[in-house]
Amino acid sequence: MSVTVRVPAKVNVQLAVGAARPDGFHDLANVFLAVGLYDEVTVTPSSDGLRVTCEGPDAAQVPLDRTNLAARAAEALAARYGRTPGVHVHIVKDIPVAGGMAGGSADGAGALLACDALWGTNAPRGELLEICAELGSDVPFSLVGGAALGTGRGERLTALEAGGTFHWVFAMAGRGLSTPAVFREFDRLAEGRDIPEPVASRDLLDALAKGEAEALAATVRNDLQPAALSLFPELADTLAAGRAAGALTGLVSGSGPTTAFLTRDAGSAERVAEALRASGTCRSVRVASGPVAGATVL
Ligand SMILES: C[C@](O)(CO)[C@H](O)COP(=O)(O)OP(=O)(O)OC[C@H]1O[C@@H](n2ccc(N)nc2=O)[C@H](O)[C@@H]1O
Ligand SMILES: Nc1ncnc2c1ncn2[C@@H]1O[C@H](COP(=O)(O)OP(=O)(O)OP(=O)(O)O)[C@@H](O)[C@H]1O
Repeated sequence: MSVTVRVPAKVNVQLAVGAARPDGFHDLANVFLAVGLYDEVTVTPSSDGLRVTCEGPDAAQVPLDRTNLAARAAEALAARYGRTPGVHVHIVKDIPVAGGMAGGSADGAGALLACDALWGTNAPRGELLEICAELGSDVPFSLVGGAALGTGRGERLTALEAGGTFHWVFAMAGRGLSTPAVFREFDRLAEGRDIPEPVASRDLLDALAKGEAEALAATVRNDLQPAALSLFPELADTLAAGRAAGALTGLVSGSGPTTAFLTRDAGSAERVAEALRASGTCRSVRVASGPVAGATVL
């Protein structure tokens, strides 16, 4: 017997970042949108204890030891329910690794939901969300999906209304960026400046609620973008290529280095994707739309 869970990637349509807190994290106003690029996590009972395997184009970059977020999720659920995590976790990875699209977080949320179903623990939703928040700031959103505002370090979620489907193009970069390194660069660039409290933009939330791509494009904002560009200057060429190809806007996704382009409709997304592939400014290109549902048992 085994259980498979499908989990989407995310793009941050607004990422407002406050000053560093005493615990090293940053308070955020993080407007998440789940998009249709998915990892699949399958759990099967195993007599040799906890084991992780991974397949997919980026599989070689995924750690298979206890640092894998899927392994940590299985251990965390087992610990709460006094079980041993005797499970084989297999990840079919389609979300870019270290790309700012919450791929590791998706696998953490997926493994948690899959083990909950496999073991019949039936943990209440609130408890699953608590475990997610312990695993990482983005993990709760991977569980719930859709569109949501994350506050605190991004783990406290309020569901948001999205009045339509948004069509995106994602350009994957030739190397990854480390999330802590990008936050450290944000701090370095912010030195000597007053950092305002992060707040969600009313205009952005309205555009999202109305499903209006042009209005959303006019309001998207990522405060980590200057830090990501500082560590990875070539991303400016990718952003320029996507905008020149007719995207409504382009921005760095989360801590990067994936760049995300919002387009008018599905046809426009295909044209922007083709132009980005031909531009030679990125490793690969994918089209995906959202919002989509969060972690789902198949
Ligand atoms: C950039 C985003 O992806 C936007 O959604 C998230 O804020 C990052 O979420 P994540 O990868 O789940 O991050 P975590 O695993 O919680 O934290 C990794 C590291 O990122 C930094 N970090 C993360 C979240 C946050 N609100 N402030 C931070 O400063 C910290 O250095 C932390 O040690
Ligand atoms: N299941 C996993 N899949 C991918 N990376 C993982 C996983 N578990 C742990 N990691 C580690 O986490 C690092 C970041 O990977 P991940 O793909 O989650 O980055 P990300 O998409 O930039 O994350 P975020 O958008 O949440 O900041 C990897 O370099 C890897 O060492």
